[in-house]
Amino acid sequence: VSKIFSAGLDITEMSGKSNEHYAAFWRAVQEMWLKLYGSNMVTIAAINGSSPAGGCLMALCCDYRIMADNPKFAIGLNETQLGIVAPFWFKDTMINTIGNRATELSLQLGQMYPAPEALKFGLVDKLVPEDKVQSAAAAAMSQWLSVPDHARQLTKSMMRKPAIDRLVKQREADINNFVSFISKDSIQKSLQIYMDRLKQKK
Ligand SMILES: CCCCC/C=C\CCCC/C=C/C(=O)SCCNC(=O)CCNC(=O)[C@H](O)C(C)(C)COP(=O)(O)OP(=O)(O)OC[C@H]1O[C@@H](n2cnc3c(N)ncnc32)[C@H](O)[C@@H]1OP(=O)(O)O
Repeated sequence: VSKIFSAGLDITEMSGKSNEHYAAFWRAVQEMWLKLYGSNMVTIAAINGSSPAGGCLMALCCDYRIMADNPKFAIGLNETQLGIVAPFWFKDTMINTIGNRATELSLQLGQMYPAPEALKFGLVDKLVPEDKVQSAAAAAMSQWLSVPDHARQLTKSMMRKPAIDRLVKQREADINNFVSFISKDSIQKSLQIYMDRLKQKK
């Protein structure tokens, strides 16, 4: 979709559903992260628009991020703005990209960074004009693919394995945490208010 890289997780999947539904949904989200963050392939994010929360997470899972140079497009883990909390593995992915202090600021404030600020923060690696995002991503891909694969893969795994192992070990507990958190009346109310606000802004 033009102007949106990803709107993040589908909020309708996290509201007004059964606990079984929430558990299956969260397992699928975990699976997406484990596959993408743990992939031994080269992954380049061509960020052609806004990228809140789960959308930012997907971009952060990639090896390199190229974003359209338009201050109207913003990226960040904005969960607190919805009244929800970025899980520890979202937090770990961000720390591994921009460091501890910048992550703490970002997460507590639920900050969305317009493209130029995202570059300053190290949340993205490069800005290019909107119509050059795909070609810049293809050029970056060629550069990354020119590195001997086994050496690049082992290096990637060395950097990411501790975060991945942490989720793998705590997977069921993380699902239980998510279900008990998201099914709380107060959290459901926050999500409803956020969705109503999204619709009103039209
Ligand atoms: C301590 C223990 C912790 C345990 C864990 C607990 C909690 C788990 C945390 C879960 C992590 C969550 C991650 C997420 O990704 S949450 C989703 C975050 N996403 C957003 O905040 C995006 C909100 N949307 C926007 O900002 C904008 O819609 C936009 C993506 C920038 C696009 O803007 P625009 O082009 O102006 O379109 P509209 O705003 O008009 O939206 C079009 C319709 O799409 C609906 N919409 C938008 N985003 C979502 C979404 N994420 N999910 C579901 N639906 C969405 C929007 O309401 C409009 O619908 P309508 O046409 O029916 O009115």
